[in-house]
Amino acid sequence: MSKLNPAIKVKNLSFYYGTSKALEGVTMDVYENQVTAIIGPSGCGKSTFIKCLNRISELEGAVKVDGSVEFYGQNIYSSRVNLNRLRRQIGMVFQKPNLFPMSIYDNIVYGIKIAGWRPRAEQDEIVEYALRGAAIWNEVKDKLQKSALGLSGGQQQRLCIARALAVKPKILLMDEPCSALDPIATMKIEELIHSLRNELTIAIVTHNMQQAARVSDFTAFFSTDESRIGQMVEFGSTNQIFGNALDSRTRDYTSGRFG
Ligand SMILES: Nc1ncnc2c1ncn2[C@@H]1O[C@H](COP(=O)(O)OP(=O)(O)OP(=O)(O)O)[C@@H](O)[C@H]1O
Repeated sequence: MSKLNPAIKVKNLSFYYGTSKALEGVTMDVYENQVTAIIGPSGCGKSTFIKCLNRISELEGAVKVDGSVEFYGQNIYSSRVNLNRLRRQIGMVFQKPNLFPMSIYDNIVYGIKIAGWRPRAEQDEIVEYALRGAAIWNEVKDKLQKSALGLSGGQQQRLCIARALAVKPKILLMDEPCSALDPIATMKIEELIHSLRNELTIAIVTHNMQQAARVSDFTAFFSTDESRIGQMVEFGSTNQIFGNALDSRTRDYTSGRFG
């Protein structure tokens, strides 16, 4: 295996919603061009954690973060960080497709327009690049001006991925991207995750352990302690976490005895 390069280094990260602590002392790396799955029982802070990786968590209101998150060596919590730029470089796809009530084409160009004006020909190129990257080009190329909301749930989710890809992120965060999809649409997204890994780095929250085992290279198991505060229990290669976990809590969870 070639040397692993951390795209993100999380150090001793704690997170509070108001005065309520949701995460305690998380330290782990997210490796470049690898898929990292975040698994664990409901309420252990998986979504909170990945939302900390591009500071989307701050949109939740009065929150507080301790510790640091380095993105290629730069602490994203430094006051000098440009949040728009950060969120372009670290894109996100949510549980439910969140498209705008606009055409397929306009949904894709929305993000690139915010980043600056581009000539129409260049926009067309980016739209095709993004839709091909999200493996949906063939299905929509003849109806780019039709409403995005007329697509199936699985197509809408791939369009959300295309919209994220249009601004050429280095990292894609995915928060349970398949939880609203049927098995066939889920399989397509999983194939897409597999192929996207060549171009970018992915961190995915999933409730589905088979999915984590199928799509990821590394897995982090999160749980809560007796005071219900989320923590990272174990991080390792997906093979090790599912086949030879060191912590009994990880073994109990991955074998279905808990959670
Ligand atoms: N906006 C919020 N305000 C206050 N508390 C929140 C907020 N969002 C999440 N929490 C709390 O933070 C803790 C972690 O929630 P989070 O959604 O990150 O967990 P999760 O592991 O992703 O859960 P699930 O698997 O059910 O989606 C929970 O106790 C939750 O109630």
